Amino acid sequence: MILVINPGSTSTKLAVFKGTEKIVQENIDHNVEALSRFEKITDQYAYRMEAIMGWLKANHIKPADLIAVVGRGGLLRSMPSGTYLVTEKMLDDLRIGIQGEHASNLGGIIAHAIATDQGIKAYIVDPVAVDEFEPVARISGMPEIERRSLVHALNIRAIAHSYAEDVGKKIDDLNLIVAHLGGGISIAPMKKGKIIDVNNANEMGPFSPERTGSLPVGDLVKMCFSGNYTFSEMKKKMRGTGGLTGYLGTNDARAVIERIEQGDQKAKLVFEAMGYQIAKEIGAMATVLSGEIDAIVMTGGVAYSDYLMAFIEDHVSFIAPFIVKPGEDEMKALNLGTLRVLNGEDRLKIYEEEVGIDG
Ligand SMILES: Nc1ncnc2c1ncn2[C@@H]1O[C@H](COP(=O)(O)OP(=O)(O)OP(=O)(O)O)[C@@H](O)[C@H]1O
Ligand SMILES: CCCC(=O)O
Repeated sequence: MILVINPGSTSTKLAVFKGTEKIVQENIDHNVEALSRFEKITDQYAYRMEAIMGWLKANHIKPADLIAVVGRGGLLRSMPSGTYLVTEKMLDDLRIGIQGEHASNLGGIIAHAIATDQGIKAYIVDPVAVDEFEPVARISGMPEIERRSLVHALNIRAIAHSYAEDVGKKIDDLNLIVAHLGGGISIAPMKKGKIIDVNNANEMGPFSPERTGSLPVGDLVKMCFSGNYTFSEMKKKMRGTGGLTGYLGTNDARAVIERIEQGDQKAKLVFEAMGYQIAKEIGAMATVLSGEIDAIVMTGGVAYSDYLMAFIEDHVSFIAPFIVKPGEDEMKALNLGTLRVLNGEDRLKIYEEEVGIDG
């Protein structure tokens, strides 16, 4: 059995798989007050560990029956995609939050502790720090600022594998544009399995249910220096209350669709504008692949919207076949990434070697 651990900001998702079969999955909600006692994310280690061990016991899962533990990888150094062994240097980087504090930093740390107790191995799969940019993609236009790869890599690669399986190929044989449409939006050109560019959902590309994406830069600079907003207020506007939330007061695409069905013209305009920006970004990423594209694959929660999918398909189907695989299943993706290395289908990666640091 494989134990999958996915720590989020207010909950820890847990699942146990036997091969590809999900035996049990649960989302353990943590008391927000209890979490707020901890200054740093890593200070929550003992608290979350106790909850996880209690959950295993309650579900009659013996740690001794596990063959591997996989955790959601965190904000590590920029790294190639794949499944990684949790190593000492990776643990150091997760503990200090080398690219920032994030609940998922605890995934590898907790997985490693449980695995070590059982004499088995711990893994992480495709963290948001996956960076396979070609050099030209890093140039922003201002020498002080570099374009950075932060990406919904876990779901994007899982969906690419799933599409490849559907057509009897490997992701290394395909050129795809995969669009993850969740709370944030990542549009990724995948060249023979590598994510060679992406918009960076926190800062660029289309607006999303709760983020602004790219903005007219002159007006943004003026707003920042207007004296009306603090740094953290502006950050929140970009990453929490932007996009659909800013215009319509909700980050729930289903609520927006209901409003459109009731004749709300503003909701229609804004929702279609999101589709328009997504289509434009897909068009831009088609040029990254020089037009040699096997399929455009749409995924994430918002891809459940037939209305939006039809709108986008209308704009981009001239580029390549348009495929919709809605939703996401991070727990399944983490398990499959682990199985791929255990079955010898993928090479197990070592963090120190891949990011070029001494072990
Ligand atoms: N059936 C549906 N039709 C339309 N939109 C939907 C549907 N189900 C979920 N969504 C929308 O999907 C969005 C959330 O997607 P998802 O769950 O993939 O993102 P997340 O995990 O919250 O964020 P992220 O992917 O950025 O980490 C919300 O706007 C939600 O309203
Ligand atoms: C930046 C992409 C990852 C995320 O928003 O979780």
